[in-house]
Amino acid sequence: MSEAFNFLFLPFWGVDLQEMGSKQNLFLVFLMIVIAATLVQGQGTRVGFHSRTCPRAESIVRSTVQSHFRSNPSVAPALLRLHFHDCFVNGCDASILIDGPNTEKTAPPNLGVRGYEVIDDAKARLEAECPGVVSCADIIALAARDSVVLAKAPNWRVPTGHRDGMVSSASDTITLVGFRESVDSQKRKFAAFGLNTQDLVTLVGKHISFLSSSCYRLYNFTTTGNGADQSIHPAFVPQLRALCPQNGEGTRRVELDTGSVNRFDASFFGNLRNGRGILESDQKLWTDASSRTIVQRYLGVRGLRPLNFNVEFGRSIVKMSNIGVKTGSQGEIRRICSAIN
Ligand code: HEM
Ligand SMILES: [Ca+2]
Repeated sequence: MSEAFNFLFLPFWGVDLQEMGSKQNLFLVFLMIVIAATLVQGQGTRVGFHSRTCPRAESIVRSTVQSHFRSNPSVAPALLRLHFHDCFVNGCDASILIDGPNTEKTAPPNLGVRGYEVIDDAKARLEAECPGVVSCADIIALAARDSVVLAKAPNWRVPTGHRDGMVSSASDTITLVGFRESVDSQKRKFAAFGLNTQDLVTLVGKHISFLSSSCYRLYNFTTTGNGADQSIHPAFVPQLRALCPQNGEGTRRVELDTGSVNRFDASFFGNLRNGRGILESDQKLWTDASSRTIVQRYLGVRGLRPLNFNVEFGRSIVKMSNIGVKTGSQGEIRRICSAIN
């Protein structure tokens, strides 16, 4: 072992491990591991990355999110979704924030994404406090956590130290998942980013949807029965149709609270079991055996190992927030979030 490391020590300190006792050898090997771990950590994201360079970074983001939330609580779900839509296109690098023709922001899957003004506001406050230190990608990740916490959910520790990307192209958004996609395709797209079926089911578990994006499931969806998507519970169909009349105004946005828009719990999974999932892609998670098992574990079905939604959500989102991280000399720290420096 010591011989293997000898070449590393010689150039630095002229130390020949052969000439030293085994205790010192062990100490040197330990020292090397510590140095290597520090170097590796410096290259990645970590909790508290800004604790020395901008100690108030996290509290500035938190108070910004809080002040927007007070005047408009719907920024909370918007910021969570913004984080997802950023991470799934070129990694969590704030590429979604760039303004301009044919940027990600302009692509159809991102048209309903909101909350940009909160990120811009936090960035302005951070630049005033410690210019050029906190990336827009870090702000998105922190704001997503803070907004979930405002919805009375558990906290998680956000790894920071992301750098901002320098590319934003509408055509790259094909890696996002559409709300009509099959479970296989949803799984494939998540797996491409190292996220498994449990991460998929868990992360959509805080899905809030507006009926306007699902009205198509209610009329002429099939030629059999009531014409509605068969995966919707038949007793639920008239309720939904009342909110979404055929040939009614297509732009109507009815926020559908089938349980807990403002609470953070597992009621979403009960909705899937009862055929009350609003998005087609969500309801499909009940038809696939492997995703259904995970839904059932959240519901505490007997005979299955239970899962705690609050614990797992934090775990999965930290995995998500490390997708395609840019660190070290990659990317940049943007001065304003909507434009590359
Ligand atoms: C299978 C992948 C996903 C699909 C197909 C999908 C689809 C959608 C759609 C279509 C909407 C808009 C609903 C509407 O306005 O009517 C939406 C909203 C939302 N999504 Fe997803 N989503 C997915 C994954 C995720 C993930 C992973 C998260 C969280 C990390 C998330 C969080 C949200 C939130 C919080 C909203 C509400 C946003 C707001 O109020 O502005 N989604 N999603
Ligand atoms: Ca991105």
